[in-house]
Amino acid sequence: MEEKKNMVGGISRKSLERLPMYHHYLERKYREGTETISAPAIALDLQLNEVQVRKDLAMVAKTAGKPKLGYVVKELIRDMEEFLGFHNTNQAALVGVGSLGKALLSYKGFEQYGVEIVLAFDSDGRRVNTKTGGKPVFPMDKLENLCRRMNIHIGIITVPAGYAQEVCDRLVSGGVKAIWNFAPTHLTVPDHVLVQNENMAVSLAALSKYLYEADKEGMQ
Ligand SMILES: NC(=O)c1ccc[n+]([C@@H]2O[C@H](COP(=O)([O-])OP(=O)(O)OC[C@H]3O[C@@H](n4cnc5c(N)ncnc54)[C@H](O)[C@@H]3O)[C@@H](O)[C@H]2O)c1
Repeated sequence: MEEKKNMVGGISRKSLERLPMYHHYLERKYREGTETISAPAIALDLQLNEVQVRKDLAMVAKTAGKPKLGYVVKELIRDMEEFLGFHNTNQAALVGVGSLGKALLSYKGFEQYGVEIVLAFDSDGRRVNTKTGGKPVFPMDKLENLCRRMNIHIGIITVPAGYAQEVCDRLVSGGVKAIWNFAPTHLTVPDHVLVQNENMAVSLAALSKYLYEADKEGMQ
């Protein structure tokens, strides 16, 4: 179980989480006219460990980097997109069309990462049968049926924490295989389902701690 939590598709979550960062960086370098790039240069720019960067890139790249020159940036971007499945668009359903849900539905940038939110659900009658970000919002009694019929593989949970598990169970019944959970609560799922938690409180705690320590140092 612990292993499942730390591994995704055979690679560690930590490595996987670094890949979109490399991708973003490489795209910028390519736009700036960089044609080849070495692992040490990437490590230096992104303030990462060079050995780690080499390992990450070796896992993704189809051709090894050349001595001194490194990788061809365009090829590395392509290999990374293929590895991450950015070209196989997965359709997603979002549940909970409140402040956060509306923002996610209106955001146009997920498609470049292979995720397209195509519909949403909410238990509030005032929100259903409307559109947000051009996506239709359906009542909850349609969830399992519509998710199955539309072959939805990703469920996005943006309901209050107290309702997240029941929503999760219904998404799983509807055939969803991956859950992107924004509710600050632990979700229990069957082994074949992956949960990715987006806990903003954790990120904010890190910022607060950093500022607190910086303040203390400033006072010394
Ligand atoms: N707003 C943020 O910036 C933010 C940030 C981080 C995490 N979150 C988390 O995301 C979740 C949503 O936050 P929010 O601020 O958008 O809340 P919100 O109250 O604005 O929206 C929640 C939505 O969920 C719907 N809902 C409630 N129970 C439901 C159920 N059982 N089935 C279907 N729909 C249901 C409500 O009708 C509402 O539209 C919360 O768990 C919150 O902790 C929010």
